[in-house]
Amino acid sequence: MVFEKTVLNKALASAFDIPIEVTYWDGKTEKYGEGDTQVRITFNKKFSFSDLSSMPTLVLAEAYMHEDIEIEGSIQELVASAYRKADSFLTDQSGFGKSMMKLLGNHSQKQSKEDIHSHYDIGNDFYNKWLDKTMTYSCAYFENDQMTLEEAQIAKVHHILDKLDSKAGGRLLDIGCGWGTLIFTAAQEYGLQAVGVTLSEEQYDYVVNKAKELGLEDQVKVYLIDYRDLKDKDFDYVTSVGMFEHVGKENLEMYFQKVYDYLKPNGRALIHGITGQHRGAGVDPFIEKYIFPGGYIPNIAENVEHIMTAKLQLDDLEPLRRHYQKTLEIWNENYLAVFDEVEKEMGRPFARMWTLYLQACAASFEAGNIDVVQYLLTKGASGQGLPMTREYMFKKH
Ligand SMILES: C[S@@+](CC[C@H](N)C(=O)[O-])C[C@H]1O[C@@H](n2cnc3c(N)ncnc32)[C@H](O)[C@@H]1O
Repeated sequence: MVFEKTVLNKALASAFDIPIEVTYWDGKTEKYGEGDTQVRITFNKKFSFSDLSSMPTLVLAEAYMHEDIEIEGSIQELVASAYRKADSFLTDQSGFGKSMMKLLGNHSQKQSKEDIHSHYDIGNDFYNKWLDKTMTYSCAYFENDQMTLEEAQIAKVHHILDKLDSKAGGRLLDIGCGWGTLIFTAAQEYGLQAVGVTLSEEQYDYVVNKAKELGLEDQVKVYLIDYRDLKDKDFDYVTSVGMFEHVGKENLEMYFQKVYDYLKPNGRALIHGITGQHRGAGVDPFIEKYIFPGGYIPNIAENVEHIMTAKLQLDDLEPLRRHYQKTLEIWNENYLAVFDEVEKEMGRPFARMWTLYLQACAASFEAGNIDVVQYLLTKGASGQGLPMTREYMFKKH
């Protein structure tokens, strides 16, 4: 059934809390909301009602990728505006519920490897174009407004390692080490023996080469394995940054159990990742299909439940929502500066998809329906061996 213009017209009138203008496929333009138009949307074709109402973000994202929709103005502002409206039809993903069910049971080692390969092995060159020099692919930590992204990524790594109150000579495991900045910093500046695991071949090769280049082969080891298969244990410290989003709902309990198992008694962990707000959890269908297959965003309560089941003690919890919004805004700016290059190499739909992803995520943090949280955990009595107050976490570097 064709989505009648009048129905769409009515739905769009209440979908956003900013003034927008929409040009329909018949060439007619409507204005919604009072004041100066902030965003202009052009529909180049008609949409089926059933598609749009069951998975609006997926249908609209695909339409954007293939230029069936054009957006003039900030996509981030448009999406954040829809997220702020509780009754917007654009944020009703209830039709996705059924298809979610089939996703939940599939995080075997083999499937995880394929999922990670599809995202991270797009190529180091691609990420190198728009990440900062440290190739860190997680939320940065902006201690002040003047910090560059690179400085804020390094500040984040320091913040994590400082929170652990690590002592030189200790052993650290980084689960999901990415391109290795945390393990290199742990070795160089904190005197730790650092082990990283990643499922991405591109990241693994990069870390091996960089360890050689930096003369850190004795202090830094990296394994190309699933974190569940690591044989080494008795670590003083475990870190894991931007990783639990990949493990899947059914494996979250095991993930925190593994953190416990890899630690020595009285060892500490710092786990950093994205959480859903208002008990929301899950994954957006567009993100699931095109960006992070197999991804699942738990809410804070779910994580804390698993932390308790694993008998880890929660020492500290810090939400960093605004920091991730800012990180994503800078990534998108960097990305737009190389858009033409990406388009040439990967094609126009891919190039458009990636800016849509970065802006939609920034919007989601902006509107507060997702957050990013650091959990400081101890395998033993809470606070064991830590200073009595939080002041120690804020060192000057
Ligand atoms: C978002 S990236 C974060 C990388 C890095 N921690 C950072 O902050 O830049 C997620 C990382 O988790 C790794 N990963 C995901 N699932 C994994 C698994 N099952 N076993 C090992 N590593 C995994 C990926 O290979 C990638 O290195």
